[in-house]
Amino acid sequence: MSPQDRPSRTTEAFFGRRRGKPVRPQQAAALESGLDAYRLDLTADAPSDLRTLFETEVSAVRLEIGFGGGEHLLHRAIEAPTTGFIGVEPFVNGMAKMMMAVRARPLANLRVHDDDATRLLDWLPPASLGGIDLLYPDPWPKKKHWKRRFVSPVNLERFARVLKPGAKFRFASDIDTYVNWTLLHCRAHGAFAWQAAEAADWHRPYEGWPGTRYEAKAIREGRRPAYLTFVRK
Ligand SMILES: C[S@@+](CC[C@H](N)C(=O)[O-])C[C@H]1O[C@@H](n2cnc3c(N)ncnc32)[C@H](O)[C@@H]1O
Repeated sequence: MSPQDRPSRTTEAFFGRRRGKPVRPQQAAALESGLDAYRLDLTADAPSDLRTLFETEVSAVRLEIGFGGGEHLLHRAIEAPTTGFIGVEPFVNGMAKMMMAVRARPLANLRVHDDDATRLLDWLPPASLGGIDLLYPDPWPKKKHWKRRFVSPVNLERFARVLKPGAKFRFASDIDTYVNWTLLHCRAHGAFAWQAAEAADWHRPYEGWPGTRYEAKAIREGRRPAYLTFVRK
């Protein structure tokens, strides 16, 4: 897709909260220095090879959208030091938590974006990512709000543009209507093949899965997570 064909920013809005509790002074300091070190500059053109964004040599680049407090992102970045990770989280308190963690344990294979993920997706070069994780996106359970969900035809087109052929899009949710919604939208889009050999695959966590904060809450409240994996054709 050429830049002029990309979905227009004027047609969409960010619906989530940006702030919760006040950020404590120590977190504010970590946020400021962390964003200086890890934040991507979207005012400059994206490099044609995303691997050059990282301080260390990486063989592939993966994206996590809406990382919350960063527990999963941190786990994956530590587990795979030769993979570059871009994490996106517009919620200030979540980003502050992540920046506290990387202050204690710096990561040369991490970069972040603290705004709407659609901006980052439109900045990335085509076929540049080795994977996208969308883990427990805001569920918008009421039918009148379904159109606010991150999975949509326009965002799947963004995913299809930036994923390399064979790369995975992983989607986890505890909200049945969102799981069905995602299956239907991916099927309708046509660029994604759902990878589930048998019904049980749907409820089997991903390899090395550390869980997420939101997932723990969902399980405590009696909801059953689903883990979908789609492959970019
Ligand atoms: C329900 S929380 C889940 C957080 C985390 N993935 C977890 O499982 O604990 C959804 C997160 O997505 C973020 N989010 C919502 N809309 C977003 C957008 N357009 N771009 C990036 N992140 C977004 C929210 O700020 C929130 O932190």
